Order: sequence, then structure tokens, then C-alpha cells
Amino acid sequence: MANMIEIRGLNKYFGDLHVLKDINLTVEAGEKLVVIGPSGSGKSTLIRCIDWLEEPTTGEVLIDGQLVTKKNHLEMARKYSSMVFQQFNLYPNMTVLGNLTLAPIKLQKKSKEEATKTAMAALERVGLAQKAGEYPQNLSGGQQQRVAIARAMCTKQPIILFDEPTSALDPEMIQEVLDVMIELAHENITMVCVTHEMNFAKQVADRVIFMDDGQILEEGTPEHFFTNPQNPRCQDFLNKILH
Ligand SMILES: Nc1ncnc2c1ncn2[C@@H]1O[C@H](COP(=O)(O)OP(=O)(O)OP(=O)(O)O)[C@@H](O)[C@H]1O
Repeated sequence: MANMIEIRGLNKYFGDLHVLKDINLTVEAGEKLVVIGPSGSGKSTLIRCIDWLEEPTTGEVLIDGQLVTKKNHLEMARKYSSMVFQQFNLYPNMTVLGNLTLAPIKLQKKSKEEATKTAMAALERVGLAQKAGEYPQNLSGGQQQRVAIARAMCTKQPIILFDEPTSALDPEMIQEVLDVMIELAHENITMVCVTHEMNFAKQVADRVIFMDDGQILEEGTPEHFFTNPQNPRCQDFLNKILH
């Protein structure tokens, strides 16, 4: 399988704070990667560096074999990756349908008809076709996040990055969002998910990585990762979160 994402010697500083420490990581095309770790360990920063929402301080990010640079990062992100955020980040003054068709029409130059057709198909898949004309504020958190995922599906980019997509949700809404993500995982897209949902990781991940203090300390298939982690900090973290 070809590498869809390749990260080489990535370091990120915020001022004096060294948040990512020489990260090397490859993600294959179509792979489902789950990133776990304690708060502040650098998980969000790592996935934000993939699409240059954060600019790496040093090191390289390659997407589909092409180096992402200061010059091409917007174009690369537009072509390759969308992000699902913890706080949904829907445009409040646009309907659900407007949120879904905006990027395809404005950035990808799709016709309104085509964008609408794609958007309605995506809404159908997340079970929200009947909400196309609603404004985000009239939806529950779970519904808003399902809209945000549908929005990521509409642009048909090969990579979707998820930054703790269920962390802002009430407990009863978490599963409805996870179900949409589980369904999406059957597709040949590359998914990188920062999450604390270990059952999701077990069910969906091809590989799980554990980060602490800006480093990847453990990685493996869910079978290996959850039953036989070698790194003591990863063992402690799993003990806390699983028991
Ligand atoms: N824009 C920023 N400016 C300054 N410091 C930042 C910025 N973004 C993140 N940090 C700091 O970088 C460190 C890593 O943050 P990051 O959000 O990547 O961690 P995380 O593992 O995703 O944590 P959480 O699970 O709490 O979201 C933290 O100490 C955080 O305070």
C-alpha cells in the first residue's frame, strides 16, 4: 500500500514549549489510525500539523508523496484532507445544506446542482436528510457533529482528520456520532482519529498510537496494543482509562 501521509522528523514549538518531539509516522492510504494519549500530549497538534492548521517548526509532512510547504499547504489541504473538530465548527448563519455545499461550490468549483446532490446523499448517510433546511443552532450536538462529518464527506478528499469528535457531546449522543464514523470506516478513505473512545479504537483502528509528552511511545494493532502494551506510561494510561 502507498503512504498517504508521511511525517519525518516533525518538531513543533509554541514559544519555548516543545510540543512535538521528532515525530516520524506514516499512514497508508485507506488506513484507519487512532491516536490516544493524555491531555496535553500533543495529539491535536500532530493532526493539525498534517493539514498545516499548525505549521511545523521543523521536519517534513508529505501527503500522497508530495511535500507540504508554506506555499502549497492551502491547496494541498483543499485537495487531500478535511478536519472534523471537537466543536463542530459549522457556520451558524447557514443552513445545514449551505454548510455542506459551501466548499464544493466555492473551492472545488462544483455546480450548485451537483453540490446539492452530493450533500443530500451525505445527509442521507448520516440520517439527517430531513434537517437540510435547518440552522445548526436548532440541532442537538450529536446532530451537528453528524452534519460536520457529512460536510467532510462531501468534499471527497481522501483523508479525514478527527480531533476528539465526541469530546464535546453529552454521553447519550456519543454513540450516534461513533456509529457514523464506524460506517465511514468501511470506505477506502484514510482516517486519523484523536479520541478517548477505546471501543471505537478496538472496532475500527488498523493501528493505534499512544502519545505522551510530544512523542509516540507505543503503537500497534488494537489486538497487540490493548492486550500487550510494552511502554509503562502507555500501560498506566490504559489502566486508568479502561478500568
Ligand atoms: N496554539 C497554541 N499556543 C500555545 N500552546 C499551545 C497551542 N496549542 C496547543 N498548545 C499547547 O501544546 C500542548 C499540546 O496540546 P495539544 O492540544 O496538542 O494536546 P492534546 O494531546 O491534543 O490534548 P487534549 O487531549 O487536552 O486536547 C499543550 O501544552 C497545549 O497547551
